[in-house]
Amino acid sequence: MTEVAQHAGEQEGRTPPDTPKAPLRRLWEYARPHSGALLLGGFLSFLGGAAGLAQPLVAKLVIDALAQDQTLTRPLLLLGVLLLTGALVSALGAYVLGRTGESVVLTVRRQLLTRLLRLRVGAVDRLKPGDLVSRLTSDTTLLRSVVTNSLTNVVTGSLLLIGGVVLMAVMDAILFGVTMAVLVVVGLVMGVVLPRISRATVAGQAAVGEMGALLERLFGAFRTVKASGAERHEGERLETAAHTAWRKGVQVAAWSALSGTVAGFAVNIAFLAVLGMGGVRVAAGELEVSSLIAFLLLLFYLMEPLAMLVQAATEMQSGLAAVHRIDEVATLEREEVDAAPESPTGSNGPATVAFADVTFRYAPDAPMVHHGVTFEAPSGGLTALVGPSGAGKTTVFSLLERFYDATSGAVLLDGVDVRNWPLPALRAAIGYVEQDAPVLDGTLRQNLVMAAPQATAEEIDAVVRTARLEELVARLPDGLDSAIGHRGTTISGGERQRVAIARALLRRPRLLLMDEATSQLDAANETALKQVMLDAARETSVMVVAHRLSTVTSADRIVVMEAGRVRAVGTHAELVATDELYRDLAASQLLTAS
Ligand SMILES: Nc1ncnc2c1ncn2[C@@H]1O[C@H](COP(=O)(O)OP(=O)(O)OP(=O)(O)O)[C@@H](O)[C@H]1O
Repeated sequence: MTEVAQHAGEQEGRTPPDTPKAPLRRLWEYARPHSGALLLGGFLSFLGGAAGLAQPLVAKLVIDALAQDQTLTRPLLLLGVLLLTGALVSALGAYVLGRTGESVVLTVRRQLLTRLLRLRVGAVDRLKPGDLVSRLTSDTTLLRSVVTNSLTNVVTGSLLLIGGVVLMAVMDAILFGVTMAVLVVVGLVMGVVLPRISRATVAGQAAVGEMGALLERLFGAFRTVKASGAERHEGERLETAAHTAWRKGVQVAAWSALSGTVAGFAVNIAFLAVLGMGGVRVAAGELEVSSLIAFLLLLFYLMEPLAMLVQAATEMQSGLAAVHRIDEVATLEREEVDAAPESPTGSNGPATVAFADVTFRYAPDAPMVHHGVTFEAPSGGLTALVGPSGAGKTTVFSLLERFYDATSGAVLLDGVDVRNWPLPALRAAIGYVEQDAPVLDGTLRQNLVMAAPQATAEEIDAVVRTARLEELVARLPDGLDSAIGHRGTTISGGERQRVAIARALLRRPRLLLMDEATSQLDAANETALKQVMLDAARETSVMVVAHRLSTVTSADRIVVMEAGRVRAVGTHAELVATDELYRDLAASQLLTAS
């Protein structure tokens, strides 16, 4: 190990996951950057509501003026101004809150998108993409209604309710006592209902996520599903998930309806009780008629904040369930990509690779895949990795790219432990062509420049020539700007491989990793690919997981792997003479290795 590697301190490239937080606290974290606007919107809504609450008091003035034969102009004018200002202020408040709600959702979506892109490969291995999509779309949409309505409605509803209740207490203690008893009953019912709504929403959203995951599974292998006649079976699984989502949705609807009805019913009871009790007290001369009317009006106006509060509290449960699901993604382990992109060695030439007694398992409870892998690949030339299926060849590449970290031992690039490389610098030094050479939806040009957005036309032409893609470009109707279909379905397997190589080369890698396709390529494609690889090996270091005899015979050195260990290293001629496994693999054209 080099000095740099030995003296390197803390591991780069890994961000410890956020600790999961209580959904309400997390919701507040999302809302906090917008707290000014939320406060303004909430204040305006509150003012609007307060104007409504003041109406019974002004109505009392009107009644008193009538009773005392005084002029009605002032109280009526006051009532009109109150109505108009209340409506205007409420509308403005609703707009400010709605806008802020959208902004909060945008913040959450942006944060989630950045986090998703930075997730560690190991964390994504355990996730279902369809479920992730539903968390980003359906769950964040749920969050919007919570922030736009519930959060502020809970606050304004509570404030108005408290304000109204205080006014009632001031007006008449006995009638206030009757109202409070009814409100306590509402509170108790809500205490029972809300957790049920929360549980049903979590289960319902999980079922929607499951549907997304199943759809992604289905359309990811649509031809296989058709060819296997598996439509019915897949359809049944989707149907089950859809039905679960429906069942949970119905449960939420039932509990919400119950809570709304109880709240309405309770206010009606309070209304009747106050009317009865108040009537008796007016008859006994203990209460003025105007006070009773004002009290009843107050109760009537309190229905709105109470209904608001009940609805907001039930909606809040859905939102908090969504926050919980969003938080599950937000707290997954991420890569740190903000580190300085400079290479720790400052070298620009072809890179060296070394594995020093590397052991590795994909998960703490999974079996060991590498049992002390040790080999070195000097700067430049072609190094082939061969061995039976499952020997751990592709894993060598995953460890070099730092998709995962070695369990023990060290993986070194240019003599520096990959854990001590800033991730952007490490990945900029390496070009990786996966076995299935993924091509993304879009044009050929978009597929090439995704790895190097600043690439010039000359650089693109150069890699097109190196990857022997000129013929394809000439054949496509719009050349480089032709769409090549979802997953590159409109081009051949060999062409996909060469597009992937061209993309990797455009990054000017100091090390090119290539996982050879295991499927048979026609002779022309195979020769073209081999030539591309040899051309690249003249400029940079190339490591290839080889499944073809023609590749290994051209390699400068071959690393033979078996069951997570390096069995032998040498040239084709040396290994044919000394290694039995290699001889067998070579005899079977290495194709049995796939
Ligand atoms: N993401 C993963 N999670 C868990 N186990 C994995 C993962 N990827 C590979 N494995 C396991 O690790 C072992 C080595 O896999 P690897 O892909 O490195 O083998 P390989 O030599 O490249 O095989 P092949 O020639 O078939 O591609 C296999 O047993 C495989 O099942």
